[in-house]
Amino acid sequence: MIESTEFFQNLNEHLQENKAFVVYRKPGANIVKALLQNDKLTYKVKDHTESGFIFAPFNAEAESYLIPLENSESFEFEFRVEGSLDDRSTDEISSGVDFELMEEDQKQHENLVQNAIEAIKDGELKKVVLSRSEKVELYDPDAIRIFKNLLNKYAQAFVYLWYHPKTGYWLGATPETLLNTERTRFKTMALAGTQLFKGKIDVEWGQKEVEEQQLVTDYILDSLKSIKATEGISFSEPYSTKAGSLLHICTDISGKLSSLEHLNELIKILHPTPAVCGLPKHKALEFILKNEGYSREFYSGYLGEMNIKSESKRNSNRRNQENQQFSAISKKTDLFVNLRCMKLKDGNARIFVGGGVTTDSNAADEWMETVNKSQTMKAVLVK
Ligand SMILES: C=C(O[C@@H]1C=C(C(=O)O)C=C[C@H]1O)C(=O)O
Repeated sequence: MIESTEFFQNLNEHLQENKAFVVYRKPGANIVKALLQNDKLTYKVKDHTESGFIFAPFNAEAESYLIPLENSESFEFEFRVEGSLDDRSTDEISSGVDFELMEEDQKQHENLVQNAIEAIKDGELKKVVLSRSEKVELYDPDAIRIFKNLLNKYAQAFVYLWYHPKTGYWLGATPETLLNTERTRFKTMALAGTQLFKGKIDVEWGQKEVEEQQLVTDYILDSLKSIKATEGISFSEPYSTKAGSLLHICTDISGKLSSLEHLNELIKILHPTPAVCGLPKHKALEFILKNEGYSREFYSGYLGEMNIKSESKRNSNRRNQENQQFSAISKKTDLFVNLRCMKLKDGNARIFVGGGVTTDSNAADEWMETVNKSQTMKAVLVK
């Protein structure tokens, strides 16, 4: 374990060499981890048997990047949170906004949503998640400073700073787990439905939000049960969960894989879920690619540790054996959906935001939902 100041100095030197790296902290953890790639090669993921940190785009057909464990140096350090950033200061960001451009964006997004509502009413689709991106000029484009703001502000999110010469800088604070596995046990979640947090977590949800989240749960459960690779699937009651200044509905889902060899199959089933794409999956994807009018790139893709070996001490409880300790090597995977994220480029941040559209959606409300979601990133761009 090293000191955080020492680590950030190392990272600055690494940056000068234009080599890939990732720094991240898992939800609720106080240890920050990092992988700094040793060489300048580009590593891609073939079948999810690789070990390292994966950065995968929304488009499941496109390339996923990897920082391999064996070609990088690992660091861990404790980051002492310096008190929460003040939400009021996001006004400083809004003061630089061109309101005519905003109006254009609003019209465009509301039209997109309206077209989707009509397609849903025509029976083509059940749900589609529609997104947009928003450019914000940075008063200070220092990615490390922004990352420290993320660490300070979002203790319960998966926060990260990723850099690769092929993808550029990405940062985010996502509330959504795609998949976590330890040995053959796995966990995932169905997360959907959004409202502003107004001081209490235990809130009432409207019918639109309850139904749209249930669609995600049902889809994940049905797909997991439909493959031979899984068994013993169970799930929680839906509950409200806080993500920055927002609330969502979440259902925890868990089960067992018949063997770790099925990790690839499981990821392919889960990504993209109807939380970021829609239902039926292929129709929704077609609608998104045809109508969104921009490329999501890595937004609503996934990222995280893949096949990381960890050693755990376990007690053998067999009666006729001595109660001895033995070490067991297991492999862990911790993947998150890349939401509440942005890309830094040429002194600007491009923030990506979206929301689920169903037959009960209202275009103006969907616009406001994306405005509210954009605050998660805007809040860390302040001085
Ligand atoms: C698509 C996003 O979020 C997803 C969509 C949600 C919704 O439609 O209510 C809620 C949480 C996420 O699953 C986003 O943050 O951009």
